[in-house]
Amino acid sequence: MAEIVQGTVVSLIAGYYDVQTPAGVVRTRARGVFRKNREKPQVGDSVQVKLDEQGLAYLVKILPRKNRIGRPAVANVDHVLLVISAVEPDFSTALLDRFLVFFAWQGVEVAIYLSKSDLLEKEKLAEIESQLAYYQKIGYRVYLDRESLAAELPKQIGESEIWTLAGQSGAGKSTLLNFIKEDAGQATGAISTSLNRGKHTTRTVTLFKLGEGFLADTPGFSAIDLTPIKLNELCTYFKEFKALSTGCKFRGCQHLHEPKCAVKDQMALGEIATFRYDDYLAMRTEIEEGRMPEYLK
Ligand SMILES: Nc1nc2c(ncn2[C@@H]2O[C@H](COP(=O)(O)OP(=O)(O)OP(=O)(O)O)[C@@H](O)[C@H]2O)c(=O)[nH]1
Ligand SMILES: [Zn+2]
Repeated sequence: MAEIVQGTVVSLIAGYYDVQTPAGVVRTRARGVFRKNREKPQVGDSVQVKLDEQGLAYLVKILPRKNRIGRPAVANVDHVLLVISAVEPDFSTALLDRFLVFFAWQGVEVAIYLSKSDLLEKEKLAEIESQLAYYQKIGYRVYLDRESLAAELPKQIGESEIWTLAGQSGAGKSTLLNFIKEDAGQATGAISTSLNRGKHTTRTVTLFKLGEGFLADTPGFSAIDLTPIKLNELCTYFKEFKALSTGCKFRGCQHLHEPKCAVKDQMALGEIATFRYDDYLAMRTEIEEGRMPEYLK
């Protein structure tokens, strides 16, 4: 009797798809039907696997995808662990806000990790930490050191959830991944250690088990483009603006020059950070002009 089980594609190896099922990882072949439909299973896909009498396993169905992000792409990403560095490259809320808006637009939750805090003197670090406290206040989980992150992360990754890293080039994504993997008692696989770090080489991606779900073992992506975002929806991707917008006089208030705007009122009272509002205006300009700022290219 053939049996059908459901699972998550955790890696692609030379035409085989490794699928994590409740009974363990099963190495499968994709059915020819995918080639015909030009469908290609991807890491992160939720799939059905058929096990036949000979013990052979076939990937027979891809369930609908929630999203597809990163390079190489991971499907069905639930959560991004955003690595933002204190220095090299310098911390900036403008940069942080770009990532937060981009992922909010993609419908993906974000947790923030501050890297390279060891390279900064106390006063400067305190300034960054006070800015990050604001992000914590508006609802983001923030980690200031990798030890607490490594201890907490497995508890945060829910049943079958897929997490991936993101952050600017050089922010410390690979360094963090290696630390987490060691901490989780997982050997760094041959694929990861032999990675060619050249800029335009394709990297493979594997999901490894962490907590109740998975973490992608490849540093996600660094460059983001906000220009496809609809201008009048931009403000809904700023968590605290969105929460306040029901208090604005006008529905669809863009929090610019409209009268009785709750966002501007709260900013005047110091409840909304002016740097967030400035970043919002800068992103509006970027979207209106349809191009990324020069310094980010
Ligand atoms: N002192 C210190 N150095 C760090 C830390 N995290 C990363 N680095 C260093 O920063 C440099 C860049 O780190 P990577 O982990 O390669 O950065 P990445 O985000 O993976 O970069 P890309 O692969 O270009 O996207 C390396 O030289 C690391 O050793 C940290 O927390 N403290
Ligand atoms: Zn408003």
